[in-house]
Amino acid sequence: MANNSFHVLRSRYSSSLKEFIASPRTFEILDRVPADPTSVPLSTHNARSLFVLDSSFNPPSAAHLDIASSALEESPRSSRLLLLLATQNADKPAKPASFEDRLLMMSLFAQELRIHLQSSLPSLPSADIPHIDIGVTKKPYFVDKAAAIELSEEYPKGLEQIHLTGYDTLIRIFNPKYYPPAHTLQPLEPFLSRHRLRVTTRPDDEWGDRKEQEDYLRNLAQGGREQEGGKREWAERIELVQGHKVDKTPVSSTRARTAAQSKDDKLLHSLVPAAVGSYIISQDLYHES
Ligand SMILES: Nc1ncnc2c1ncn2[C@@H]1O[C@H](COP(=O)(O)OP(=O)(O)OP(=O)(O)O)[C@@H](O)[C@H]1O
Ligand SMILES: NC(=O)c1ccc[n+]([C@@H]2O[C@H](COP(=O)(O)O)[C@@H](O)[C@H]2O)c1
Repeated sequence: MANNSFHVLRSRYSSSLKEFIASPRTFEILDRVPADPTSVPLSTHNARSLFVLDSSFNPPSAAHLDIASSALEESPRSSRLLLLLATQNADKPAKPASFEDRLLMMSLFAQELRIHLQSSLPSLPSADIPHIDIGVTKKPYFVDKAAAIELSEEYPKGLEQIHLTGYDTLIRIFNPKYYPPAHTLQPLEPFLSRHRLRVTTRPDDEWGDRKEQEDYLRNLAQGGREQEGGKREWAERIELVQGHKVDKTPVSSTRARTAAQSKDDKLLHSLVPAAVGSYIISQDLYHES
């Protein structure tokens, strides 16, 4: 995409973002990839599930691509993907890049993900490559994100959402500190009775080894969280899948920002999809992160 097209898209995202932020809406779809208005809407599509990848996309990383592609590859004909930019984080203050740049990188990410799916699923006709929606939410917690998506009526009523998260996020979803005033896990009930989590293990020393991550889920299944209001049957709605490392080092948006800041283009390109890397370099993002 040329600089001029970036400029046009950025301005479009900027005005729709402003409108969203000023509105009482808590979820909105700002773009679709492909953006073909004649393409089949989901209500007439045979999608059985909506994968949701919620992130700060700061920037979208190779891990995000891995998480999304591995999910879509399992049932490409019956799923759709929503890339959801969280404008408010449960813990972190907003950092560079701007939300407009992040939306632009999400759109590049979506295009690259579709190209990736075309080559990983060569027998899939191009018309069946999953469509990708680019949305925004003001809600920091998963229970509220899922409810906002349902309430928006953008998708058929009752469509099951499968939220794609990393293991570190699973731990935080199950931390009662986020659920005042009672500080129990009970608020998770509407979310986990209707929707699912597909959790990618983080092959990172910080999060323990694979066994430790599996034990966490086993503990929930065996009733280890009942005293806090955590139901054992929720474990059946959580799938753990294994994540990858790049050159034996963990992938994160933080590492990508640091690589961009230190102008280590080779490292940056190993941590983010190619089009995202080129955008970061061409726009000189993360200089001050
Ligand atoms: N390498 C990874 N392995 C597994 N899950 C990941 C990985 N990177 C990100 N995720 C998951 O993707 C989701 C969105 O990621 P997020 O935007 O927090 O990325 P991040 O790399 O952790 O960001 P940052 O480094 O800025 O904190 C989260 O649920 C997170 O757990
Ligand atoms: N209890 C929860 O639902 C909960 C807890 C922590 C983070 N989150 C969200 O998870 C997403 C990823 O968070 P980080 O970017 O901090 O890794 C963000 O949207 C954040 O707001 C949700």
